[in-house]
Amino acid sequence: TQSTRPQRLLSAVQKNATRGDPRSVVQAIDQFCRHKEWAMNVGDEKGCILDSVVSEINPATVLELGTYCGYSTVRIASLLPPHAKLITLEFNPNYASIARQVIAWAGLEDKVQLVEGASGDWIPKMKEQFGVKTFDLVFLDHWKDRYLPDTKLIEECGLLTKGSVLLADNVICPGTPDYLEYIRSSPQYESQYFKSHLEYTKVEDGLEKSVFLG
Ligand SMILES: CCNc1ncnc2c1ncn2[C@@H]1O[C@H](/C=C/CNC(=O)c2cc(-c3ccc(F)cc3)cc(O)c2O)[C@@H](O)[C@H]1O
Ligand SMILES: [Mg+2]
Repeated sequence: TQSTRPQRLLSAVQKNATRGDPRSVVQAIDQFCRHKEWAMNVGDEKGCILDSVVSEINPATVLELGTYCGYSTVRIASLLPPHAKLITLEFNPNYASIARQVIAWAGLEDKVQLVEGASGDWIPKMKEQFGVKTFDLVFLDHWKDRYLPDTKLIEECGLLTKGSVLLADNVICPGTPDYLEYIRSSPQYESQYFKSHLEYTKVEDGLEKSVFLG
């Protein structure tokens, strides 16, 4: 049977990256996506912005919405302090399976909890199921029309505290107009746009960083 693109991406990691070396996993995926087959990872250019935001926050708890193949999961988890936890939600079982293997190849299983399921179902269960009080960082990279409803759900579930950061991918391309309008006009957030490019292309895209003011 024909392999899928995520399966070919995983094969590229297993072929070209060193087990236990997250940077080599990130590099193998970027090489594959730049020279073989494009895939919707946050990529190397926006990935550097992601890295700088993570390093600045030094988060103890991170929520990622939309694991896909685990590229940004590996980038974030590789920068976390000991005992920090990253919970990543992925509702496509095929993508979840690939992501688990990518995360394992990077040797980051201990820092990552991949939860197979929909954000709308799992966000309300974060406290009871995972003992999470609040998230220091939320990385939004799932369906673009779900950024706003899920942000409101995260607020309603009391999962943000003063200083919590929302970092959203693709606010220009494909675009998340309702989310941008809401977050930039809300007095509860201080937002900043990091201009960049759509992964592996020259098309404009960027990340929106929003600090919850409590
Ligand atoms: C139902 C909402 N809840 C969800 N809960 C858990 N996982 C979810 C959810 N939604 C989607 N997912 C998963 O997140 C991933 C979806 C990501 C959607 N991303 C994009 O569409 C995207 C698309 C592009 C893009 C840009 C330009 C193009 F020409 C073509 C594509 C670039 C990106 O960086 C993107 O992130 C998948 O793995 C999907 O199974
Ligand atoms: Mg994206």
